[in-house]
Amino acid sequence: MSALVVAVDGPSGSGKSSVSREVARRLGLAYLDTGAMYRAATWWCVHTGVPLADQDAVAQAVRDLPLDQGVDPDAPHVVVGGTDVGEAIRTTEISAAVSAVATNLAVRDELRRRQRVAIAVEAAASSFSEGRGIVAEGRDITTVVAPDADVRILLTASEEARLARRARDVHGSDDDAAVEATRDQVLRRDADDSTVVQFHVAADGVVTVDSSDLDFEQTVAAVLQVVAEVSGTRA
Ligand SMILES: Nc1ncnc2c1ncn2[C@@H]1O[C@H](COP(=O)(O)OP(=O)(O)O)[C@@H](O)[C@H]1O
Ligand SMILES: Nc1ccn([C@H]2C[C@H](O)[C@@H](COP(=O)(O)OP(=O)(O)O)O2)c(=O)n1
Repeated sequence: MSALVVAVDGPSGSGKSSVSREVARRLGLAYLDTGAMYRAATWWCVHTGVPLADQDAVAQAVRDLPLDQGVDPDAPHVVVGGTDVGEAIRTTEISAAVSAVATNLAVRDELRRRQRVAIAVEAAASSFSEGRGIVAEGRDITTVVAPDADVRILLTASEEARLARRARDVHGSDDDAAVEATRDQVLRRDADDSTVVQFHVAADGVVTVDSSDLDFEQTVAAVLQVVAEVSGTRA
């Protein structure tokens, strides 16, 4: 059987990362978190003192980014210049800054190039465990990075559900104060990111899974069902 490439896009808090990782695990596929790449690039610029407003300097720093990212869904490590940044890239500081880097078009060119390489390696069925393919998730995987993926899914959820999930993640609560404190991280960032890439509406051939009224397990099951239906019909 040839390798399977599954592309998943969606807004912040839709469940892309957690659901894609679990789907990869269950199918024995590799897992690529492209958001982690934009976060790692942002961390590197902050860490090395590159001003985020200086587009050319940021682009150059990202072209030289010494990034080592794992694709094992059980241990998806992110290492930059020898430092494990798995936790550092999830801080509020990086979440607040990442759109400035992700909206830099030269940065997108470089990271998309690296993403295509990572996907091609797995699609060639040459490396990860059983070597059967990859689930790659982000904002532009279904449309720009891997428009030819076997399965393309847009994972959505209502604003309310996304804010509550992120509030529980970051503040351990989804009361009003926690939701308010999360608003910038979710809605302002999505608005900024939407200026360079479209991830709110499914492109032609992309299947929408709305997780607003589904729990985590149900969402994983819904995505697995789409994968089975669509990949079952591929040539
Ligand atoms: N369908 C769901 N129902 C409830 N919580 C969910 C669901 N999907 C994901 N989550 C939780 O919501 C949070 C955000 O999910 P995450 O995968 O980080 O989203 P994204 O990558 O789209 O920003 C995580 O704590 C995750 O466990
Ligand atoms: N393919 C991608 C993936 C992420 N990004 C941007 C958009 C986000 O603001 C950051 C971080 O993405 P990430 O998926 O980690 O963000 P969330 O966890 O969904 O809030 O990177 C992008 O522009 N293109």
